[in-house]
Amino acid sequence: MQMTLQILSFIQLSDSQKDLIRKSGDCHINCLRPKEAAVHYGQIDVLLGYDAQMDMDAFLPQMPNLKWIHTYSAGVERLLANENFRRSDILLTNSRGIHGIPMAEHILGTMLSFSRCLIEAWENQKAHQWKRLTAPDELYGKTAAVVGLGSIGREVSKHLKNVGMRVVAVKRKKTTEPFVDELFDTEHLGEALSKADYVIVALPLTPQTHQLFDSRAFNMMKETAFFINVSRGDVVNEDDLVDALSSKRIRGASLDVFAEEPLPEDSPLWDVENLYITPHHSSISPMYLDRSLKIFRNNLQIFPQRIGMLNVVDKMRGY
Ligand SMILES: NC(=O)C1=CN([C@@H]2O[C@H](COP(=O)(O)OP(=O)(O)OC[C@H]3O[C@@H](n4cnc5c(N)ncnc54)[C@H](O)[C@@H]3O)[C@@H](O)[C@H]2O)C=CC1
Ligand SMILES: O=C(O)C(=O)[C@H](O)COP(=O)(O)O
Repeated sequence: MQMTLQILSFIQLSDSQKDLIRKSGDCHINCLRPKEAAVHYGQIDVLLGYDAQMDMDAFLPQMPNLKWIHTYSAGVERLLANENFRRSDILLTNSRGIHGIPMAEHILGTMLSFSRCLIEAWENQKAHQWKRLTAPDELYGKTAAVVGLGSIGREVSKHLKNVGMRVVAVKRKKTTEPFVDELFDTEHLGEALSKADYVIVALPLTPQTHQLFDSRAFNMMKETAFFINVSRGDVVNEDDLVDALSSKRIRGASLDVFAEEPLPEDSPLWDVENLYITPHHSSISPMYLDRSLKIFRNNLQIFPQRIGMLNVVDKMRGY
């Protein structure tokens, strides 16, 4: 006999969101913060979202019935850093696939602000200065290298093709990609970087991608290149990036993610010339939660059979 699944969400869901979930499977949903939820841990079958501050070694033994975690994020490296969780048979699904639209718009907006000198113009406005800049340029005809061609990388490529850019991409396996002009495997990352006016990183953080962007990578880029990281801070060696910008080895960079978040008030990154910072906001959108819950609801319908579920993370591979 099938049992009613006990679902715990660490964030508040609206009544209509809860109703939709209940229509997708026989379940009971509790929305509680970790502290208030502790008394229920023993009964929980499914965790919807998780708290990055949670000590998994202390938490897992309190949830002996836990069978499935669905994360609202795509990046799951913090969960997978816990060896006991990685080796457990708890199913992990993520929200890969929901971030493409806001993040492609964020990246395109960043590139246009830089290329069209909008940042400088708005700084001049604050000083009531009417300066007609001569530097505004076009993205049209320029080359972008997209490193990591998953759901974000593909949507970014589509947006960049739409403004007339040439797109080269770095990917582990060769596939046919409608919005990519030239595909490089990871062995040829340097070749792709050397062609690019804009480098966009959309990789998961894994042992293979940890600090992939170091001085060696920055040295392969054009002196006029602009570097954008929206993936995870640890994909970049931040000291090497500061050196590359300070020595004018590359022209500019934009970071949405950092090795330490929130970025400490005294971090030297705040003041680096030509470095543009956003506080991990590239994926924020009013559509975020509903898009993630749609994946969850789809999976809840088929969870009893566990066949064909979307976004199942390969816990050993890391994404
Ligand atoms: N700034 C933000 O708010 C957000 C950041 N992210 C980050 O972006 C990452 C990517 O997200 P999605 O595109 O949704 O994930 P995804 O899983 O759809 O795409 C990741 C792609 O990277 C490829 N990949 C993995 N290792 C690689 C390597 N060594 N070399 C080249 N390609 C490699 C995979 O094959 C896959 O195609 C997430 O893992 C997360 O860390 C995701 C969403 C929001
Ligand atoms: O999906 C991800 O990966 C992200 O980085 C999110 O957009 C933000 O997720 P949290 O890091 O706030 O869980």
